[in-house]
Order: sequence, then C-alpha cells, then structure tokens
Amino acid sequence: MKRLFRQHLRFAPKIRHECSNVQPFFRQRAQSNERQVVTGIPFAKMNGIGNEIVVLDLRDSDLKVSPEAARAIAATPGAHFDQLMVLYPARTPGSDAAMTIFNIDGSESEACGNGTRCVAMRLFEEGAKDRLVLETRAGLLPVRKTDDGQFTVGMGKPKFGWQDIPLAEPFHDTRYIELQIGPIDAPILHSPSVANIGNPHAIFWVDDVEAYDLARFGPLLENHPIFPERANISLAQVLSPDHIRVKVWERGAGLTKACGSAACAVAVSAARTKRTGRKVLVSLPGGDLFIEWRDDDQILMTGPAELEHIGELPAETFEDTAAA
Ligand SMILES: N[C@H](CCC[C@H](N)C(=O)O)C(=O)O
Repeated sequence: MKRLFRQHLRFAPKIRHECSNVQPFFRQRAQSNERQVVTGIPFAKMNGIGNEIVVLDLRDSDLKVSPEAARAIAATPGAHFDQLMVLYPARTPGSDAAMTIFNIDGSESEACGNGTRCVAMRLFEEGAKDRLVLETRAGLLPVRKTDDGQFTVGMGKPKFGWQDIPLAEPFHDTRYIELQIGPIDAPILHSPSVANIGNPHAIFWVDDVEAYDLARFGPLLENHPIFPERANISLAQVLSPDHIRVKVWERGAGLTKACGSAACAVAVSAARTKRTGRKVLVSLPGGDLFIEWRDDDQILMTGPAELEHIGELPAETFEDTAAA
C-alpha cells in the first residue's frame, strides 16, 4: 500500500498537466490549495479510425500491466478498449518509448497500427519533435506527423514465410494457402493469403465484404489449427487498383471498426497477388488508411488519431502487479 501511495504522488504532476484543458474534475482538484493525494492512474481513451485504444503511460512508474490487469482495465467505465497500449521507458538508444500491446482478452500483440498512431499523438503533444521512434516486440517503428495532422508509421517489412506467419505446416507459396470454411447455408471462404506484420494475418479475397457473416466465421478462423498463434482475419474486396475495402475480425478482440496492421497485411498481399499497385487506400468500417509498400520493402501506414477523454484507473487495478 505504501508503495502504491508513493506512485500516486509521482503521477500527480501529469494529471494536473492533462486536466488543464480536459476534465473539470481534475481541474477543480488541481486548483485547490489543499494537499491532495491522487488516487488513480491516468489513462487516455483514444481511437484510430474507430479502433478503440487506451494509452497508459507508465514511463515514470514502477507499475507493470499483467494480462489480468489489462482485462480489469477494459472493464473500467470509460476505459473500454480493443487494444491497450502501455508505455514503458525506452530500452533501445534512439527510441522514445517502449510499448506493450494488449488485446481486450488479455493476450499480447506484437503490433498495433492504429494504437501506434494514438501513442504518437500523445508523445508529439509533449514536445516540439516532428519524429519519434517507438519500440515494440516487432521492432522499432518510426513515426512522423503529416502536414494535415495525421501520422505516418513505418510498420516494418512484411514476412511471408510459413514459419514466420506462423503456420502449423509448410506452405511454399503463402500468396494462397489451402483453407476453406463455410457451412452449406452461407458462401464459402477459401484460399486466403497470409502475411506477418509483426503479428499474424490471413486475408480472404471476396467480391463483397458484406456478403459474409464475419462474426460467425471469425472465431473459427482466428482459432483454426493452421494458425498456432491464432490470426487476425480480414475480408478484402478490391474496388480498384488503388482502393480496397476491408472488414476485420481481430485476434483477441473480435470485430473492430479498423485494424492498421490488417490494412498493411491486405495491402502487401494485394500487391503480391497482382490485384493492386503498391500504394492503396484501405477503407475500413471506421475510416480510411493510406498504405504504401515501398520498394525497399518497408510499409508506411498513414491515418489519423483522436483523443476522446482522459480518465483515471483505480489503484486496485494494479495492486497485484506493482513491481517488487
Ligand atoms: N488493431 C490493431 C491490431 C491489433 C492486433 C491484434 N488483434 C493481434 O495481433 O492480436 C491495429 O491497428 O493494427
């Protein structure tokens, strides 16, 4: 308890900084002359084209987030998320922060494109920098702000080897793998392309993304034995050589309004199967992302981020997870 108390005090200046223009509750407290004990840990509820993101900045803290704590945070009013982005101090020279990414089911992901733009938005607000480098389990991701207030993330190089996806058995050509699913009363999904953008993705090419009940097929495909680490499942409809419509069932999160890494996986797979060029607009239910697969193999993802509100998490959320 003593330790938690100390940590709360260390969070106080940040809360005061944030409350100046966001939450009346915090503002009132900051203006008071009484000695205050801050009882919660601040978080930012954000979204990247509708993909629900919570950013939790633990760079000045000894706290760690466990899978149980991540699930508890998701159940906290105002803190619901598809992905939780936890910031820790940078470990690699030249990087600005390290990120751990949780899905709502408490599982960890190696990559989250929409969440990375949200984190970047928060960090750009701290200083005059126009470039950042964020550390993830999938490597270092450079981010820059665009002239129109969006964010471009270098999502790294895609991997296509069957062991890299990973798949449970060898496939030499991962542009299409043998997989078919669909009961007799619904159209069949088959022959997905697969790609790894730090995290595993399967893409089913369809004529109309609305013709399939992804909520019904998603869980079966996500957990199919061919994907030993499960997979994010996309339906992709090519509208033109530079425009693709996509719906996503996310590993560990289910149907979401958007998934940045899925947009990247779809874009590189579309170019790889000669459906499109290497620069495409990907339209998801929550909005659009622009994806460029450069000749040097790097994927660039550009899109917006939005702050919804600042809140605070009860200290008990972390009680079992404070670093010893
Ligand atoms: N929504 C995220 C991806 C989360 C991926 C996660 N569902 C997993 O790989 O387990 C995005 O914008 O890239």
